[in-house]
Amino acid sequence: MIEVRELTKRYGRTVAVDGLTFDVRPGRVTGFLGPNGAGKSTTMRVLLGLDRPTSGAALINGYRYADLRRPLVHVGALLDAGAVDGGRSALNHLRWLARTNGIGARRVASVLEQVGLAGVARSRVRGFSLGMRQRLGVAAALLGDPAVLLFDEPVNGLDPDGVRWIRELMRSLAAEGRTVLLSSHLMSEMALTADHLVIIGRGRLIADTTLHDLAARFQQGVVVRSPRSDELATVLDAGGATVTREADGSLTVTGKDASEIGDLAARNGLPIHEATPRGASLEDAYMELTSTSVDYAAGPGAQGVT
Ligand SMILES: Nc1ncnc2c1ncn2[C@@H]1O[C@H](COP(=O)(O)OP(=O)(O)OP(=O)(O)O)[C@@H](O)[C@H]1O
Repeated sequence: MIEVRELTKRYGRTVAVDGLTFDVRPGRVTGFLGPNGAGKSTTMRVLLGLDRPTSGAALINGYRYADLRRPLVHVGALLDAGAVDGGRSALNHLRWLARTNGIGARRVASVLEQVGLAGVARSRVRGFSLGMRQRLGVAAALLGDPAVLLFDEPVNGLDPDGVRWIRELMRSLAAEGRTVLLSSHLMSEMALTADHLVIIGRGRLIADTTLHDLAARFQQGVVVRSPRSDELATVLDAGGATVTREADGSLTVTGKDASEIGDLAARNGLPIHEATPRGASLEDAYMELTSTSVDYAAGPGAQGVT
């Protein structure tokens, strides 16, 4: 469990995090989403004791990081995969981490196996690809078998295999009942991995929601087709939905979702040939929510800006 309470972090005159409050619960992947500069990394750094809050608190299992006696046993993190001393082997790096956290050597072999680096354990990290470094970072995060895991933009720069591996790993860690916080500035990434979203902009909370509720909030009706659309419209209307008849014979229905429409139709013996929720994509929803929080919006001619 992660608790962020009224957290504020200032760097001189820059307010990186501004009165932020949210919880991250176990058993699901929580996406931590926001435009560049929103304050995600700062929040994670405070959670990990790498930065001190100006005010407020960021707690892991009820404790500030600095008060955890063997931190790796409580929380694992992947922040910057490049931060390992390149002259060391993967094995030595993990052994050193284990020793300083009171973790047995057997666990080192087990995490190397888990991340697929057992075969290169004795090679120097200097020669590792970005993907291998990410795997080593994940191994370090998993070393203490912690209940809480933080991943800051873990798929950046990975090839498709690596991306899929990270996604599946995060989902399986959550399925084991762990608390998993994953930061990204890409909604497309979250849509594939997260169950719950904490969205921030300019250091403030914008939304704390399930992916499902966010999609529902931006839904713009259900397109329904039936060979008996007039009767269906009457039934839906009587059931409290708002029905618009379209020129192509379809109905646009708001106020009921696709399954409620299907149930109502079935109860009245009316066939349905199509019921398609029509909504803004999650990406559109995210853009709309954060539109006032983006520091440098891409102009019409800008390309490749994320
Ligand atoms: N050490 C620092 N000194 C000064 N300003 C900082 C420092 N760290 C972060 N900031 C500023 O705080 C704000 C939040 O930055 P942060 O890196 O937390 O955002 P982010 O959401 O992680 O963005 P990104 O996706 O770009 O990493 C930015 O304006 C950034 O320039």
